[in-house]
Amino acid sequence: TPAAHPGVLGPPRPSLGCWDLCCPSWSAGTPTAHPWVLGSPLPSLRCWDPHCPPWGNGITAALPWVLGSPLSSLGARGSLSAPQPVSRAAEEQERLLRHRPDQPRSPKVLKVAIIGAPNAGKSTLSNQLLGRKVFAVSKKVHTTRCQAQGIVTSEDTQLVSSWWPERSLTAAVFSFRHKLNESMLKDPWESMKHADIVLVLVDVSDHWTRNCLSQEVLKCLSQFPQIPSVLVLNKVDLVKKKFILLDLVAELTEGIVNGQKLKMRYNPEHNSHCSLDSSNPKPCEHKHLKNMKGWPGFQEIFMLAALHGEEVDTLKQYLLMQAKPGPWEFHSGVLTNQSPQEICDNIIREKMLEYLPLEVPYGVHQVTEMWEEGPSGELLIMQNLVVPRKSHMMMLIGRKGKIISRIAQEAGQDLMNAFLCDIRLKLRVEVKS
Ligand SMILES: Nc1nc2c(ncn2[C@@H]2O[C@H](COP(=O)(O)OP(=O)(O)OP(=O)(O)O)[C@@H](O)[C@H]2O)c(=O)[nH]1
Repeated sequence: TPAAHPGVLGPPRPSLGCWDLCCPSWSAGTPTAHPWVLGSPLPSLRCWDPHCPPWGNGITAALPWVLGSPLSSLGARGSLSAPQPVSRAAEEQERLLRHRPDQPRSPKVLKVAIIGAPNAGKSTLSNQLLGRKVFAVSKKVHTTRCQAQGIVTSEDTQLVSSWWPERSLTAAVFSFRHKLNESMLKDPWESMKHADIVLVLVDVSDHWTRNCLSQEVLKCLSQFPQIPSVLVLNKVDLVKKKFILLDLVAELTEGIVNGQKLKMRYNPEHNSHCSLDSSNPKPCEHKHLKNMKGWPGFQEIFMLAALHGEEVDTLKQYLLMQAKPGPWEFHSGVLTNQSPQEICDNIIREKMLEYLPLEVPYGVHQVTEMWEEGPSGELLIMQNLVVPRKSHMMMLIGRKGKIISRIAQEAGQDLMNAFLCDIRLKLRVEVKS
C-alpha cells in the first residue's frame, strides 16, 4: 500500500489497482521484516516473510509511478556518492559559501522548506538527506534554534533545504519563552515564499498531535497554496499497528491526495485497502481553516523512519526529480550554510540537552577559546561553557566529572564524523562572574 509498504502515496496511473495491505505479519508490526523501504532495486522488492503472498501488480507496478518517473532514471541516481565532509576551517567554509557555484551546463535546483512540530524529526531528516550529521538532534524540543540550510548536490541537481519549528511560523510569544533566534521568527515566511516544495513532517508516534495538523502549519499551507506540498509521516518505526497509518493519512489529508479522493476499506483479515479514486476528481471543499484537521492539497505522501534512514532515499530521489532548471545557489562543496564553529556549538548543545535538565543548557553561554590545527593535523577545540549559577556548574560537571566528559566525548565523535578528521575537544565550565 502507499501507506504501509512503499510508503508513498500519489496520483494513480490508470493501470494501477488498489495497493493491498494484505501481509498478515504486517499488521502484527514487523517493520524490519518488510520492504517498506522502496529505495532498494526492484529485484529485492519482495516481502521477506515466506508466508506472505507474493506481491500482485500493486507494488512493483506502482514503483515507477510512486516516484513519478521511469525506473531507469532512478537507477541513474541510485548510487548517490558519499557526501564530502564539512570544511573545518571557517575561512575555507566562508570561501566556499562566497564561491561562484560550480554548476554544470543545465543545472537544476529545488528549494525545500521543511515544517513540523518540535521534535517531529526535522533535523534528523535533514541530516539523513545530507548523508552526514551536521545538524543537532535531540529529544528535547527546540533543538533547532537558528535557521540552517542543508545542501545536497547530486549530479546536475541541487536541493537546498531549510526548516523551522512550526510554532516559529506564527508565535512570537514562543521566542520570548525559549529565546529563539530572532531571525527564526522573520525568516520562515520570507523563506517559505521562495520555496519550491514544502515538506510537512508529522511525528506519528505522538498520540497527542499525530491526528491533525497544527493551525500554524495549516495557515502556512493555505497562505502559499501554489507551492506543492508533501506530507511526510515520520517515526513509523515506533508505530506497532501499521494500519493506523492509513487512518492518519485519511485524517491528515482530509481524505484527498493530489485532487483525488482516498478510498479506504477494511476487513477483519487484515485485508485493508487504500487507493485513490480517479473517477472522483477534485472535490476539494473549502472549509474554514479552524474546522480543518488536515490539508487536502498534498501531492504526495511519504512514510519513513528518519532516524534509521528508512525510506529517506525514496524521498530524496523524489525531491531530486522535482527539481526544475535553474541556477545553483551554492558551490557543490557546501553541505550547510553553518560555520564550523556553529556546527560545533550546536553539537555540544545537543549533548547538554541530552544529559541535563532543560533550564541548564538554555542558560549556557558557549565561548570558543581555541580552534586550530594540531601537530598531527588534528583539530584542537577548546570551549568555555559559562553558566549563571554554581549549581548549574555542578550539574554540568557531574559526579567525578562524568557528565562533562561524556558530553566532550560524544560531541568529539560527532564532530569527527562531520569534519572527517581527528578532533581533540576540551570543555571548561565556569560560572559567570
Ligand atoms: N524512533 C525514531 N525517532 C526519531 C525519528 N526521527 C527523529 N527521531 C528522534 O526524535 C527526536 C527529535 O528529533 P529532531 O530531529 O531533533 O527533531 P526536530 O523536529 O528537529 O526538533 P526541534 O529542533 O525541537 O524542532 C530525536 O531524539 C530523534 O532521535 C524516527 O524516525 N524514529
